[in-house]
Amino acid sequence: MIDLEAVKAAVAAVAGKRATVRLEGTRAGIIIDATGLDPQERDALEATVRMAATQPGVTEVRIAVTAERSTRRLIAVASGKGGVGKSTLAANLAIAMSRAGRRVGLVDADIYGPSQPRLMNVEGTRPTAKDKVLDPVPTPYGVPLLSMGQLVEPGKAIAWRGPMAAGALGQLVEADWGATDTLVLDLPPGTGDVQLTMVQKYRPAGAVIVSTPQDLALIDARRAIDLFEKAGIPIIGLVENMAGYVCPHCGEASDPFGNGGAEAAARELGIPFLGRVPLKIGIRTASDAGTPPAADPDDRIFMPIAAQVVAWLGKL
Ligand SMILES: Nc1ncnc2c1ncn2[C@@H]1O[C@H](COP(=O)(O)OP(=O)(O)OP(=O)(O)O)[C@@H](O)[C@H]1O
Repeated sequence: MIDLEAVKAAVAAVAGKRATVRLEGTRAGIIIDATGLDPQERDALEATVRMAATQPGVTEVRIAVTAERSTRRLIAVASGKGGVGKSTLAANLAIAMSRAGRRVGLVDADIYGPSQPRLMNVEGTRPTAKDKVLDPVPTPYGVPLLSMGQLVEPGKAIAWRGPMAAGALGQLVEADWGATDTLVLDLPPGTGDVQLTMVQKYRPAGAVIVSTPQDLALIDARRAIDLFEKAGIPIIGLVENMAGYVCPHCGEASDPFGNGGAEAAARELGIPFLGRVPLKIGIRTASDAGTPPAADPDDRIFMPIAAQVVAWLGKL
């Protein structure tokens, strides 16, 4: 008598959710999803699955390997100016989308101040490369990362011009992302040539624009929207960051920069409003400590925003 559960457990231990197991008499039939694996990885996985499935009583192991065509989507996170929380949103959006079931990677293309290694708690790490193809760095949050900051000497300023920056970004985007189906791209702030080149060259599926409630930032957000529209990239929606201040002592929310400006602006511009992220000291301290709030199972701020982006992707 073959113990189907034992066969399933042994296969799951080496292949995770990539393999499904059926028994036909004493034969084990296994389907492996090899999406995103290169040929060597696929062969290695097939061999280990075959060994794992060879349990007492199993007379034959039949393996079928399938792979979806890779349709990796790039989501650009952009802002018209610096300091509005674009990197914070990109990190948390990536984590929240991963928690919502996408296989997400994070590309930090912010040449002026790459901050993702710190936010994702992998500061000081450098990616390895195989045949000049970079291997993304794993992070504690299940979202592998590649950052412009990992390509230069620590502490050195990056003074790249457009073509160089776009070339370096190519290395990050065209890295060995394996089974990753979604790449969140943290773009440099602003709407200059560097951004336009990046957008035109790597054609994100859509863009999320981050803005603060101040009028000035919204003017900048309009410029960012314009950049994507010029390049024919759809806008997924606008996120308002630092919206309302939550007092760390009494928990009371107030609106030092006014209320509802971003939502009204989104309506006026005919783009979806994805939600607001409050100005909260806890968000800054968590970011500085490399523990993004979206990784907290109780997160109610970033998950609803991520759910809308995941739903948007699902319709493509
Ligand atoms: N909602 C928030 N509440 C509190 N602090 C925040 C919030 N959003 C961002 N911050 C803090 O504001 C600072 C700037 O945020 P962040 O680096 O994400 O902005 P950015 O737009 O990516 O800036 P840059 O132009 O430097 O790339 C960081 O210290 C961050 O922790």
